[in-house]
Amino acid sequence: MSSQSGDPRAKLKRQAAIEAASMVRDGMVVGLGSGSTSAYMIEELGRRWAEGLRFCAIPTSEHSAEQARAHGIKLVTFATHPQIDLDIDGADEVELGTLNLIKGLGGALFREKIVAAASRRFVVVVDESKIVEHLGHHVPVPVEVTTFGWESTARQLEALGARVTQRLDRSGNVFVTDGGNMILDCHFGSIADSVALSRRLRAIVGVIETGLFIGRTSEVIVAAHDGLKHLEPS
Ligand SMILES: O=C(CO)[C@H](O)[C@H](O)COP(=O)(O)O
Repeated sequence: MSSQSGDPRAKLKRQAAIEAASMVRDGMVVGLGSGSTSAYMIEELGRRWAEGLRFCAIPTSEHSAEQARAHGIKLVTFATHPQIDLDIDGADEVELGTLNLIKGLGGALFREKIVAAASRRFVVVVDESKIVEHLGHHVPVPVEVTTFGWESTARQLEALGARVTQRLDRSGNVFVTDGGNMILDCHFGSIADSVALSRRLRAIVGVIETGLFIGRTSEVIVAAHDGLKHLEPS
C-alpha cells in the first residue's frame, strides 16, 4: 500500500486523493480509508497538518493508523467520537449511476464499512479504471468470514454461484484481517443485482461482512486523463 509504488495509475489516484483531502476542515472528525489511494490522501492530510490544520481521525486499518501517526495526526476512537463528519476511502469498483462499490481487495472491508456507516459523508476516491457498468466485472467480492467453519461457509457461498478462493498473503500464508478473520474472494462475474446479492451473502452464517457497499456513497471523485470528475448517486 505504499504511495511510492510503480502503479501506472498512481498519478491519477494521487489527484483524486488530494482533491478529497481538500474537503477536510478544522475541527472535523475524519475517517481515514485504506489502500494506495487512501495512502495519498493521508499523506496530503499529513502535509496540511504540518501547516496547522487540526482535526481528529478514525483509521480503517492498522496500516492507515500507522501512516497517520507517523504524520502526527490525532487519532481517536468511537468511544469518544461515535459520529464521523467525513470518511474518505478508495474502492476496487464503482458502479455507474448507483455508485455502489466493491471494496476489500486490501483486506480492510469490515472496518471500512463500520467507519462509512458512522459517517455523515462518505467520499470515494478512484482513478477512472475503477468505474464499471456492473459490479464484479473485473474483481471478486471479498467476504470476511470466521475462521471456525470457513469450509462450510465457503460451500454456501459457492451455492450462490461464486467461485470461491481463500485469500493468501504475499508469503502464501492464509491472510488474516485486522479483526483476526479470513477473507474468501467470491468470483461471481458481472453482478446483475448487487442489492439482492448483498442481502443473500449477509444471510449466510459465518459471514461477518462483505465488500459490497450498497447505498453508502455520498460522492465519488474520479481522476481521469481528461480531468477530475465529481459523481453523485442517481
Ligand atoms: O477497499 C480497500 C481496502 O480494503 C481499498 O480501498 C481498495 O482496495 C482500493 O485500493 P487502492 O486504492 O490501492 O486501489
